[in-house]
Amino acid sequence: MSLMAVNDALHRVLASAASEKLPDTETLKLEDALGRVLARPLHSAHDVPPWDNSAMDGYALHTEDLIDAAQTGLPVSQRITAGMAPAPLVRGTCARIFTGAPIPAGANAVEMQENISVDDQGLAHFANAVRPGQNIRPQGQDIRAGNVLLEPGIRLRPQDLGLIASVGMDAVDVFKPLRVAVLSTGDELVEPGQPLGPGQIFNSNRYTLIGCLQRLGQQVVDAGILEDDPESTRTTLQSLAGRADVIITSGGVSVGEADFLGQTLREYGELDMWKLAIKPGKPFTLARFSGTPVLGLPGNPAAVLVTFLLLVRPYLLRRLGVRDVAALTLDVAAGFDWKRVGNRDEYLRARLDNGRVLLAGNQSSGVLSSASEASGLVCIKAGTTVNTGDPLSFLPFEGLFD
Ligand SMILES: Nc1nc2c(c(=O)[nH]1)N[C@H]1C(S)=C(S)[C@@H](COP(=O)(O)OP(=O)(O)OC[C@H]3O[C@@H](n4cnc5c(N)ncnc54)[C@H](O)[C@@H]3O)O[C@H]1N2
Ligand code: MOO
Repeated sequence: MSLMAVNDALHRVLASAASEKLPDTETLKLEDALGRVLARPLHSAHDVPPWDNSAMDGYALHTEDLIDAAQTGLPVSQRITAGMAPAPLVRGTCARIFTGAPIPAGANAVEMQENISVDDQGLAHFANAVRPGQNIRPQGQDIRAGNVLLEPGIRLRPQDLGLIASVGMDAVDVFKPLRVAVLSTGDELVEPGQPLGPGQIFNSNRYTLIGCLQRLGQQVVDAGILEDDPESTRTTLQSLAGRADVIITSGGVSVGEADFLGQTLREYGELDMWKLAIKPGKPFTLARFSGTPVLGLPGNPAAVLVTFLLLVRPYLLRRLGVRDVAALTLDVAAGFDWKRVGNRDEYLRARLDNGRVLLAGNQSSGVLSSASEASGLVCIKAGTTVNTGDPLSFLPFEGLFD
């Protein structure tokens, strides 16, 4: 069986996600909406700023009045602070004004106070010529009433919340998080904190996966450990299918006799794809059980991390209607040689060092310490080798976890 290229797999995963119904929406107060996906377009009911205002602490004037008063100075007729409603400017005078305060009717410029001296008679002398419009932030400079403020399908960042608040809205409609079941398979697994018996290992994948899901703001349905047994595999998947929007499993998707997860999906579910040209992560499986999508990740801890970040993350984001699901990729120069030609795209745990990418420790798919040492992944394409200085794509973890 030939292996599916990673890019083709990603397209398939995204198409599968897009074919699902979007989650229900909920209305959240702005302070609770960080990271959530906007469900509807937002329009502004107001101009921002709502009126012309001063960009500087200084003096508001009509520039024509300065032509005559260049030598004599202008009397200061009022003082306008932010939050006030000013009187119209008396022509032939200027107004003391502060940053953010409304420009009085009749004024057409503000000069900053550093360029002005006020004499004993209270007359303001302007050191420089002032041009019309100077230091005025016009009404609607930021946002025009009626315009689209934000499109749906974006994840709200702090500056987006600020933007929404700036037009006076205190709540937004967002999609509810997905209920994501996390199931670890394998008779050898024991939860941390328990004693380790012969042949047993601690369940680390559960924590990697729950952490990834928490970073994405999804609701975890923790399904614990599933024993290597075909009957339990069927009944567990059946029960999870009824209470999760998607099931993520680790282990049991390779070709071994005890790999019951994959066997069950192939026999009793609908298999969409299996076996990719990716290392680690080859037996990644996309299927459906009792109508619920299942993303079956290979059990090796590094394969879990890599396939989650490259395939599950975009899948979940697309299920939530996020339009831009691509991870941040940096073009960097290799700080290492790689002579082994592989038949799968290899995602190595790596870190940046002075603008070059270096490999982080042991790259076996069973090794997690190198993932902790790493700050991202670097891709070596199937069929290629790398010499120091060659251009490579580096994917920082920060871009992959969010
Ligand atoms: N004959 C073949 N054998 C294997 C192939 C193959 O093509 N032919 N592929 C290998 C590749 S590549 C991978 S990746 C693994 C994936 O196998 P499974 O998905 O079936 O995973 P398991 O066998 O259940 O576990 C693999 C490995 O990971 C450990 N593991 C499992 N779950 C956890 C967990 N929750 N926490 C920590 N560690 C876990 C498990 O003990 C195994 O060591 O198959 C290769 N074999
Ligand atoms: O590719 Mo497996 O994915 O060697 O760990």
